[in-house]
Amino acid sequence: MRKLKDKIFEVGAIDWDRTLFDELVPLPDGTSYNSYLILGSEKTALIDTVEPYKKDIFFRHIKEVGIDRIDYLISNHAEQDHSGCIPFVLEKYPDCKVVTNAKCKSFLIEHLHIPDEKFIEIKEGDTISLGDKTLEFIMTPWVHWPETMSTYLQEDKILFSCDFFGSHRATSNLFVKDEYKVVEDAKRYYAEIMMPFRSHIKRNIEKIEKKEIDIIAPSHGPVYDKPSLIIDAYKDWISDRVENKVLIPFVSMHDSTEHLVNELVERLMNKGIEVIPYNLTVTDVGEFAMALVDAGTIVFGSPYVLGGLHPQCVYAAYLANALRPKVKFVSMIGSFGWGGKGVEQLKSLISNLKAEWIEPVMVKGLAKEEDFERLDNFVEEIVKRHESL
Ligand SMILES: Cc1cc2nc3c(=O)[nH]c(=O)nc-3n(C[C@H](O)[C@H](O)[C@H](O)COP(=O)(O)O)c2cc1C
Repeated sequence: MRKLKDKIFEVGAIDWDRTLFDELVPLPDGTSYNSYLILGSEKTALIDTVEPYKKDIFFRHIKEVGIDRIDYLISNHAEQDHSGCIPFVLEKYPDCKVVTNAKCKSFLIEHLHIPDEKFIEIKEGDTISLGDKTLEFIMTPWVHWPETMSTYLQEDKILFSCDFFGSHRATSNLFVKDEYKVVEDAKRYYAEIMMPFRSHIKRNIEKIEKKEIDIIAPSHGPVYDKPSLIIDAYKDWISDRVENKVLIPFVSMHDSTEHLVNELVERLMNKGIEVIPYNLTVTDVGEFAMALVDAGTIVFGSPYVLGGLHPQCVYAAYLANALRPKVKFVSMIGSFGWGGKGVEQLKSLISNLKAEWIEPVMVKGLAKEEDFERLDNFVEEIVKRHESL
């Protein structure tokens, strides 16, 4: 159990060993499921819970606080890493009520089979009194799901923001210690699950900024005692600004595409453009997602395989399309033996991206002198377009 402030405790669980989230994103540094217990003069409230497989340590932490009742369980978000232990809390504390909005309530009924009579339904701006402490509910949809909300503890000026502003890291430090590291973690987290919802995030930030906030306590990763650190970082990520940076997610079976990629990397570097190649057979997709947050250009690299793109490139294109980064330019380079429809396939895979298309450089077999001339022109085109950034 970790003390956040007088009468406010973090009772969740640190997951030191978890290596994958959503069966999709690698967790190089583990994660935590934060749950907060607030002791008011009259009532006690718990904000969110933990992954069900962490229930023993969660209940141990609650016991360490030394309470004999929980009156309200605030559910900010129905996803199981936060809601999964609600049924166990209700079993242990039968008088406890689950406090949440109508949409989250319906999700919890569907996902966890929590009975209707266990809920107190609230809406935007409603409050619940714990005696000397007051909880106010702020709807913050799409950070992460449509039902997600934040809870503001008025007297202590703490925003319990759930996934909003969260980061994946297992650490015993309750508060941010290494600012650079936490912002990097949070950027990766934003990229993986929030990036497609930039306009919603903008509205949510405007909403929470109307409150005076001393502390932001998210449901994953460290607590911010300097809220501007993460709010300013989010404002930059959701802005239209992109960097003079080119990402090259690529795959190559017999090195012909890789040779072209290496030549492209050298040429872009010589022009002073930041460039990051991602060999898709070994790439951590979280790293790629994070770089998408502010990249100016993506150049996909793929050979033709069975008439189209290599499946690893299909995956990268699908992912980039789903994450909807604010990238401004997109293209492709690669090698082929006789012909195929890889370029057309790529175009159809990235239809969500509002990016200008740059004419690709596809070469037959291993690149020759005239192919490198085309590559030079390709680089000039990128340089020219990046001047407008
Ligand atoms: C399994 C397999 C399927 C292929 N299918 C095609 C194809 O449909 N069209 C084509 O033009 N080349 C095809 N090729 C040839 C490769 O695209 C060509 O050898 C290319 O130069 C490989 O580039 P890389 O060295 O970057 O992997 C295929 C090669 C392999 C191994």
